[in-house]
Amino acid sequence: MIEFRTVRKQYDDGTVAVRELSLTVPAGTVTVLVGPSGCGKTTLLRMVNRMVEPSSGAVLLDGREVRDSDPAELRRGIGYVIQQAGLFPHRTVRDNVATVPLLFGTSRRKARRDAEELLERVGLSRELGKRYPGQLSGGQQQRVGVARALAADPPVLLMDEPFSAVDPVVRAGLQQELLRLQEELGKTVLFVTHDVDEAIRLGERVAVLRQGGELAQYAAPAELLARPADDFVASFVGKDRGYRSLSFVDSSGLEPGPVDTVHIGDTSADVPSRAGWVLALDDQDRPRGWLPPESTVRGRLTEDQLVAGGSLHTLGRPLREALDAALSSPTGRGVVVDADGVFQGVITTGQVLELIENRRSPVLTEGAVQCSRD
Ligand SMILES: Nc1ncnc2c1ncn2[C@@H]1O[C@H](COP(=O)(O)OP(=O)(O)OP(=O)(O)O)[C@@H](O)[C@H]1O
Repeated sequence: MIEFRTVRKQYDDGTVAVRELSLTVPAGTVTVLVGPSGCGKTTLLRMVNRMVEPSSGAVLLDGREVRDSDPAELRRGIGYVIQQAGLFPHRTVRDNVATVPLLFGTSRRKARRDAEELLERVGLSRELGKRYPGQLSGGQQQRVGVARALAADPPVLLMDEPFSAVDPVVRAGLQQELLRLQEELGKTVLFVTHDVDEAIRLGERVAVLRQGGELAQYAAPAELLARPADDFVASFVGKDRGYRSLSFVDSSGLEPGPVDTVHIGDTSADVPSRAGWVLALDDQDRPRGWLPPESTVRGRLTEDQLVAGGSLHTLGRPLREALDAALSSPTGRGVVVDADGVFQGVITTGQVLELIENRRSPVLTEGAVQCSRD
């Protein structure tokens, strides 16, 4: 557990970066610090590993004041990941990952072997270990940065805008990877971002900071969306928070209905005679696309005769995904699959909206009220 007790940081030039701020970061969770540029996020984060000393107040790690620890010793238990990974350009990827273990006397052989295992853990192949950082993509470098921070198996991980230098698609992959890793490792993660979507996606709890280093609100993401503490938080979390709050409500109760289907490889004789959209499945009943109304199959049905489908909704996943599946489908009907990707049925936007109405979850209700006021 990390505790900030009325910490303040005033830099030598008089800038107050953090103002009497108290916050408790529970052990084994991902906690996110979010806020506009210059609101003191990095300053706060660096107080944990003593890269910044508070002007007053105290920072405690597992009940012990960090100022009583030797900085080098303290940092052995704290992984640190920064934007653009901060890798050593003239060391191989494998040696970058092995930096800290080597520093603390692990044999070269073991450190390299462990490094290769870690590379796999963060979704990279062992082979990449022989390259230099400049020979990797931005997203791969970020993964190496995470692997390096994990190399000493620290219980605490500080991450400062680690994914902000990569494009949105790579970024989403890295976020997903972090959540998967965290499920496996259960570290205490303190994560800094200025992107509220990232904060909401990753944080079990989110601390919103405002200019001048004040804590505006500290809450679980769903709570933040439903009950922003004030106008600053409301505008910072965004106008579409009612819609975003659908990310926190699962789709149980949504009953997929039937639709006509064909299989790849079928002939026109197999296509249902009614004129309408027909869903094409592969030999394992996984959706491949839609056959438009009144189209005739040329020879055997192949994928190039299909219209691409929208996003898929996996049973039990959030309502936001269900709504997106319905909205993005060329047929107006969202395709529902099970965890193995096997087709279960289709849903309409109307069905999803009806479920939202019926649920009347406090999050959704308040989110909706707030949105209409906006
Ligand atoms: N070494 C320093 N000396 C003086 N002022 C500093 C120093 N480091 C940071 N600051 C100032 O402290 C304030 C908070 O900076 P900090 O980097 O903690 O903010 P941040 O929220 O992480 O910003 P960003 O999102 O832009 O990285 C800013 O006004 C910044 O200019």
